[in-house]
Amino acid sequence: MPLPKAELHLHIEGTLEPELAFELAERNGVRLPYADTEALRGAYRFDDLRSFLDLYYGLMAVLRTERDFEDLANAYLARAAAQGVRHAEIFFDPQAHLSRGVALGTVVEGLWRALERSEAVHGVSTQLIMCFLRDESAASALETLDAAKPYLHRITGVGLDSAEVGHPPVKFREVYEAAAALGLRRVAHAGEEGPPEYITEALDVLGAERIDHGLRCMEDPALVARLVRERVPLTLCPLSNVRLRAVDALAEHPLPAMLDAGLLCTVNSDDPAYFGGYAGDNFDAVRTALGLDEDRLRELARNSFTASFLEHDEERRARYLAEVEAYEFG
Ligand SMILES: Nc1ncnc2[nH]cnc12
Ligand SMILES: [Zn+2]
Repeated sequence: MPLPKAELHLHIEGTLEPELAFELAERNGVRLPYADTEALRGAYRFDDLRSFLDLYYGLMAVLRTERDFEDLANAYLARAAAQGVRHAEIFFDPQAHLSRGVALGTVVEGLWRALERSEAVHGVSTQLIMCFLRDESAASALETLDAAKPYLHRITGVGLDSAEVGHPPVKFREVYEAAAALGLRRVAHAGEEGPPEYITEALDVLGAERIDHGLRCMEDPALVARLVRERVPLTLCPLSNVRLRAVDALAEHPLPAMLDAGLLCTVNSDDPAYFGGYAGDNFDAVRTALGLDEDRLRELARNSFTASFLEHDEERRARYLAEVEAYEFG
């Protein structure tokens, strides 16, 4: 039995495995510019975040109907459950679908068809976090938030993703203020490729409650001290960092130093279909490459539930935390 954990940094579109991509392409009459799944997998060699995003947005062409989004989410939830994920806070990128003529209702209701049965079918509780694409305009983000108003009962919070450098958090001040006024939780990608200042801005200007990645905080000791003091969770994605070359090799990942510094780190998969593994694979990889002991792994699992947005259900959080404490490593 794998270590119980929450997944807090997972782009549902990044769970589109080549086999499902080809199945959906066939179902929807979409022609993919790859001969087969092997050729598609062969294209998964990235120089940086931008080169990944180009492929990631391109492959979304196969996602067209509610059923496609339902199938996508079900496939993810089955894989996540098998790797010990008990709770998942799932990102989606509405603008990447709206721009292709796929309505927000199709995306949200399709995902919801899988999410509403997830506890019964997979034993995984879920939440949805709607992300704004930071390389699109602030006006587009505001329009997206407005379009989401009929679906807010399905959505826990907002996030900020896509190409980071040159798109500082401050660009989205107004939309985050509007999201907060609607009662939405707030997270933001910061310090993946962008500088430590973007992390500070995400906290101070956007009111971010968690920082997605946050890797580059380690360049600024005063920022590290603040993140420790304020217990700001960081949703790290080790295999993603290697594949997108934020770190040279897994053995050089700063996770151990971050834990030693007292940061509230969590381990997540980001875009598992592209980066070589799901949540449990990321745990296994850091255990092997970084020599994390059982106490550290248990700390990471505990942190994932501590950092989750389960305030409305503290009984559930306590139950998950008890599972972590009772877990016996094999
Ligand atoms: N790692 C990542 N960083 C920024 N935006 C993303 N969208 C999907 N994966 C992402
Ligand atoms: Zn991400």
